[in-house]
Amino acid sequence: MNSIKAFAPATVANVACGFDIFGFAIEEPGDVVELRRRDEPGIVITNITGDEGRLPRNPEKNSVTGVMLHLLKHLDIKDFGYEVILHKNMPLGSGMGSSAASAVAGVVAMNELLGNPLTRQELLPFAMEGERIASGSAHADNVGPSLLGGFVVIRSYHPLDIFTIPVPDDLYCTLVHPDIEINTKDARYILRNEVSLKNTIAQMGNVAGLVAGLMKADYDLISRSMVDVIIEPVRSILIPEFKEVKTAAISNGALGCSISGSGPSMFALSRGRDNAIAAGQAMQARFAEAGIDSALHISGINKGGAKILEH
Ligand SMILES: Nc1ncnc2c1ncn2[C@@H]1O[C@H](COP(=O)(O)OP(=O)(O)O)[C@@H](O)[C@H]1O
Ligand SMILES: N[C@@H](CCOP(=O)(O)O)C(=O)O
Repeated sequence: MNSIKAFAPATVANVACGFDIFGFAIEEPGDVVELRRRDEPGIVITNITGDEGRLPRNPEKNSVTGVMLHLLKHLDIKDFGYEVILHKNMPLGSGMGSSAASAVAGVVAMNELLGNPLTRQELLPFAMEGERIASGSAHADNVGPSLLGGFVVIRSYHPLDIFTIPVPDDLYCTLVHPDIEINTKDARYILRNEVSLKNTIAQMGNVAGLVAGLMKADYDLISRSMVDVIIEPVRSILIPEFKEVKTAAISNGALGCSISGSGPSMFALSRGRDNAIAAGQAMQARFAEAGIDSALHISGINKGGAKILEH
């Protein structure tokens, strides 16, 4: 086998109350990586489509190849060289796990080309290094679900303890990306380091409620638990019309609505596809009233995560 094509989906991280510990993947969009062996040693990025020339071509600085370098070093593989083409199918600084999708597609493609020496779970720390390259923080709430699929919970980072929980089949995600850019690095920098006991108690209740609501398919509990008293109040000031868009989603049938990842995308969860579409159209209309273009994605929860497209 000398060439591989892999796909890794966009993700919604945090899911309201679960900063750095909750995330799920959606079906589309996702990044696609083509990886080929070549005779000369080293990794080269030969082409990137869809980035308008903005992403680093230096393999150490791009999340798609940075993770491959970590994996090759770990496996002590020096015999071959590799060329990489990245099809960037989502905007940068989107809150849709853009850097993570590239990292996951990269690490999954390289592992497949090498005959799958590592399991998906074992690839996770390598994919997390892609997030360190992109934002300076190796969080797992985008790469985890993009790699594994499903609704992911990160119980602990040290040691890494990550698992997926079942979600109701009729749960749909609305993801609206307004035409604005926010870098995760900046959106992390503005967060406070101290959290009050009152807010910690409220957040813990919602985290427990959301996990239980998803596992029991209790839509009212899911709805009551999609509340973030710690991160959303700080970050929402970066998103124009945040309050109005959130209200539009909830008053048009969504169970809840919050920031996707570090923004500017906003997501909502709904019972049934029709409610997800109605919420999305209302969210877009509210952004449009403020003169902001947006893109809408409606999806169930992607249970499979990254996949190989071609050998
Ligand atoms: N393959 C990649 N895809 C997207 N962003 C990348 C990639 N490689 C490096 N980056 C850098 O990561 C940053 C975007 O990532 P991030 O701020 O986490 O946004 P997002 O929320 O869309 O993942 C940009 O500075 C970008 O240059
Ligand atoms: N938990 C992270 C998630 C960042 O997601 P992204 O899609 O904006 O990269 C954070 O909130 O900083």
